[in-house]
Order: sequence, then structure tokens, then C-alpha cells
Amino acid sequence: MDIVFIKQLQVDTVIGVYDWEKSIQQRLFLDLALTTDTKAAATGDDIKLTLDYAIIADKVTALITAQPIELIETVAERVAAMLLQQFATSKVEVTVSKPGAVAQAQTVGVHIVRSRN
Ligand SMILES: Nc1nc2c(c(=O)[nH]1)N=C([C@H](O)[C@@H](O)CO)CN2
Repeated sequence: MDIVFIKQLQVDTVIGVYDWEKSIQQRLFLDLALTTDTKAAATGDDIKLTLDYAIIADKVTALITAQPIELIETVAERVAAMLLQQFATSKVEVTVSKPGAVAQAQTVGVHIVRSRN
């Protein structure tokens, strides 16, 4: 199978466990990989036959910024569920990075893999 991916999608949102995090915006970066079959789209040179990464980026950003979330695990799980429900993909990989969270680290985050049941 093939993959449509988005790397380092930047999303500024209210994210965090602690009280001081609930009144500020912090930056997340998302890497997304959606398993699909790109052959028909390539053959027909037709955007309607593939996963439009621009639409995916908009929907993921809207989902994450709709309401405050505490854990980046929750962000990853909600994004994976939405992608599997709304797009023609059977398997997704979602990485959520929160670079401002640990001063001594370049970044921290979670990576999950979810498949359609
Ligand atoms: N596994 C996780 N650990 C932590 C998270 C998280 O979302 N997942 N969040 C925090 C705080 O919000 C932190 O980012 C504040 O700097 C701590 N650990």
C-alpha cells in the first residue's frame, strides 16, 4: 500500500495538564501517515481519487483547536479516530510533539498506530 503523509503540521492550541497551561497557547507539531492506494489517482491525475492533504491538515487543526485538551495522548487518539472515520484509509500513524514541554529536550511526544477495525 501507499502512504499520504504530512510532516510537522504546526498547531497552536491550549494543551496541558497544569493550571498554568490552561490560559496559554502552546505549539504542537504533528506527523501523519495515512495508508491508502494512490494508483488510481496517479493514473487519472485526479485529486478526487486520493487523500487531499490540504483538507486533512485543515480538519486536524480544527479538531485539535476546538477545545482545550490536557494530554498529547488524547490529541493523537482523537486525530487517529477522525482520520479513520472520515478518510479512505485503513491504517494511520500519528506523532504528536510538544517541543516546549521539557527545556532540556529538543522535543517530547507520542507516536501511535491505529487501524480500522
Ligand atoms: N505522557 C505525557 N506526559 C506529560 C504530558 C502529556 O501530555 N503526556 N503533559 C505534561 C504537561 O502538560 C507538560 O507538558 C507541561 O510542561 C507533563 N507530562
